[in-house]
Amino acid sequence: MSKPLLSTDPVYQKVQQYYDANGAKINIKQLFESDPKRFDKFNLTLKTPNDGDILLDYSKNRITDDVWKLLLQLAESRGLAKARDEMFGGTHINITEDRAVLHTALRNKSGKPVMVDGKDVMPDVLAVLAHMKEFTNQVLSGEWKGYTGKKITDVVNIGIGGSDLGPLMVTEALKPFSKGLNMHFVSNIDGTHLAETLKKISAESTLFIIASKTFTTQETITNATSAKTWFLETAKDPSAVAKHFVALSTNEEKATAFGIDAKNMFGFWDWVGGRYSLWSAIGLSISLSIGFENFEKLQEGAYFVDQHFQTAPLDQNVPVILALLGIWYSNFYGAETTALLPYDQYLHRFSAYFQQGDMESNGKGVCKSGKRADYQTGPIVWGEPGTNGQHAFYQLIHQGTRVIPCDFIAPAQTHNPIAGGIHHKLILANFLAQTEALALGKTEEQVRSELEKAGMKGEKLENLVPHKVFTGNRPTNSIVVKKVTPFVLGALIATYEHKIFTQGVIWDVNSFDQWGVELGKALAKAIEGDLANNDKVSSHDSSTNGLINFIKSNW
Ligand SMILES: O=P(O)(O)OC[C@H]1O[C@H](O)[C@H](O)[C@@H](O)[C@@H]1O
Repeated sequence: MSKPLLSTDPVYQKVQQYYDANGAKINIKQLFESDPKRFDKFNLTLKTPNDGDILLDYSKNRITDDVWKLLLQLAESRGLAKARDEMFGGTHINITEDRAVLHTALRNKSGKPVMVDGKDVMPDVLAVLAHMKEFTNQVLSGEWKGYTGKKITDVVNIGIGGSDLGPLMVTEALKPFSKGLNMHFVSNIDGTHLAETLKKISAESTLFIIASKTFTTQETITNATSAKTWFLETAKDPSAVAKHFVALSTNEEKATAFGIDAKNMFGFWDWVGGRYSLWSAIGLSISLSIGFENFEKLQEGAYFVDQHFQTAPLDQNVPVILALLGIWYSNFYGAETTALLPYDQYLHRFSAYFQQGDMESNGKGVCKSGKRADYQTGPIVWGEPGTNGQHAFYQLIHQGTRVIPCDFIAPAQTHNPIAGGIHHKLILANFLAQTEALALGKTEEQVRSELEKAGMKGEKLENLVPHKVFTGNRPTNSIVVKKVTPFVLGALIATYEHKIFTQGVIWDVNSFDQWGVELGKALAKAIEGDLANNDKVSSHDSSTNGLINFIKSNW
């Protein structure tokens, strides 16, 4: 039975009425003034078994008890608990591709079966993990040798989208756990990406990982083919390829056709979405970078949050809380974007990773029912690590005309306490100051008195005052972890995955297909033909013709 449009849901309408009557009046500063214990009410701690607590402070939001009650009711009215159980239970919730969605099975540490279409998938999942472990240990110990007998020193992951962003983000985030291999990632079809990487490596000691769920992605196949050609220019002997190329894919046939030995393939399944695949064989580069044990810890962290998401009441459920806050701002306050701002240099690709995770999942204008959504769905996700962002785009977050809900993520401890820990103290001070400034702002009176104290007066003072006012009331969440470890990172990633899932359920979009990337791919194929010669083109619209013809007259 298809779900009614969100906008027709009586609870949604109640939230709308509440917003219309009160939304403009809700002020974070006043909420803190009227309730000195507000933090106690709107924070939640997850106690990990060995990696410290994870704190979510969501008190600096435009929410009251009434708003919160209504939003929780909305989650219930949209059938969140049932939808969640269907996902974990292997129902084909990806309806347009008729597939189950089971990245959670990849990190299922319960020892219990996970059934898809009547079959327990766990034996296959565990077999691939065992293969990854064996291979990782062989490479890291030096037992796996290149064609001239040298140890592997460099790994090049060739993949794009979900077959690149996750492994890249995680290997960067967990660099302190590196076992010593040099990791490289080639994704862009632009030959520069591969060419620049090839300059840094030697064929004799490099392992190429061809990561592609479908093994048909143009960028990856083109980069992999060029990498193989480059490799064979040195190695000469095609049998050497087996020592230097492995494939991660659901498409064994195509990987074999590419020339990868069956024993050098690591499989996964169509119920693993590309942007949710770092837990699968796609995580091989992660495992090689940080060791299989740490890869398992990453999975355990995600499993920890899977259990939390499945069992915690909605009002105590971190992914649900984050999701509902996002809905509040997107659908009622008209926020168009949301920023992910990690105050940790190692997490510098975190927002890029969740740009795909969120925007490819919930960037849909049509509901599962087939009806067009007459409300906002997935937000634009963006961000850079602190404090770099502060010196670039925070101006707009503080004083611009838009509401930009921000998630700040910070570790209490750093992996690099250099200079007596001063750097870390400063980054933490900046994180804390930003959320405080965004919430509380700076009033006209404060600005005026500051300027007066500095000796300014008259027209000059009056002209300057409005420019120095901070309206405040800008919502933020703060997630503070003890330290970014594999377990903690796994937990953070799963938290955002389930946040995205929850929002998809409320909006009733299929968070697990990505038809929106297809049209451009198909047109690129057609245009590839147009670029095969120097003839003038007139078969497209005049803009596309003009661009093609300009390129042709300049190449
Ligand atoms: O892993 P692959 O099959 O090569 O796919 C790589 C990427 O390409 C596609 O365009 C999809 O939009 C992504 O979801 C996917 O992650």
